[in-house]
Amino acid sequence: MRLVLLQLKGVKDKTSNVLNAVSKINQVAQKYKPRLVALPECFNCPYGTKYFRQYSEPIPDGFTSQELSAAAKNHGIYIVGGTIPELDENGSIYNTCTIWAPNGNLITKYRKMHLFDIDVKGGIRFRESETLAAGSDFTVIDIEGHKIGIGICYDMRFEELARVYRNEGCEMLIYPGAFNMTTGPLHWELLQRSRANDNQLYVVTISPARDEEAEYIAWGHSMVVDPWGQILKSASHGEDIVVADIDFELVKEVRTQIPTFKQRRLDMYTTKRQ
Ligand SMILES: O=C(O)CCC(=O)C(=O)O
Repeated sequence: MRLVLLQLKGVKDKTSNVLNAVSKINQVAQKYKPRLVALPECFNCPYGTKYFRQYSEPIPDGFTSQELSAAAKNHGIYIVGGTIPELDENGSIYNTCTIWAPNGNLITKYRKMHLFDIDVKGGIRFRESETLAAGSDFTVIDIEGHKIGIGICYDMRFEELARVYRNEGCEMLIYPGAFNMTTGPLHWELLQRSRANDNQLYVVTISPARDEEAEYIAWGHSMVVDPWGQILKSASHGEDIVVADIDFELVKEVRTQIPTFKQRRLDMYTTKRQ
């Protein structure tokens, strides 16, 4: 299965961001003939709590959804539509990933489950919970018999979510994500290789391109990690694309050769304090 990841640079204009994404989808769809194209976290909006409501829109009736649906249909491809601020009917806003089928239908959506609230001294303070609500549903899609679990950025830090997906039979996890200049160098690659190694599956991340002028400077380095925990492909930090051919046989290989999921001592791990 061929994937293309688009590491896009955003601006403070939703229409431009969406049209830029669609134009890049058109280019790579023709050039690389992928089965799936994936976009970054918050690709239609600057990443900042003060922007989320202004840029938010309903799914699937909003402009961004309509454009992604048309692009998926035009090229007969799956699109993992990064994330956008979703306005739901009660007025809450979620950080949401939409997933589009080759016929243009919305397969499903995933709302970020773990909100990014951190305060690293001398580094970064961010509180998504100032304006966003957290989702409470797992999202697994099936592409040609291969199950793929969806998470978003900070979700990557929670091994439990990845474990649930592995137990559901996933062979790949896709996380649109925008780490930053503090946590990117520390944890971006580490977390992906950890989740891939723990759960013996592919981990795919799609970051926005780094923009030194932005209020939130994304780390970049979108990547694909294989089930052995090795980096299969990786982007630089600027605008870039990653093209990766996925061999799902590798998942079976690793799981057979290092059968940790048959060896777990589930009888031993219960702790009194969670
Ligand atoms: O976990 C991190 O360090 C970054 C997370 C993040 O930027 C996000 O969840 O959007």
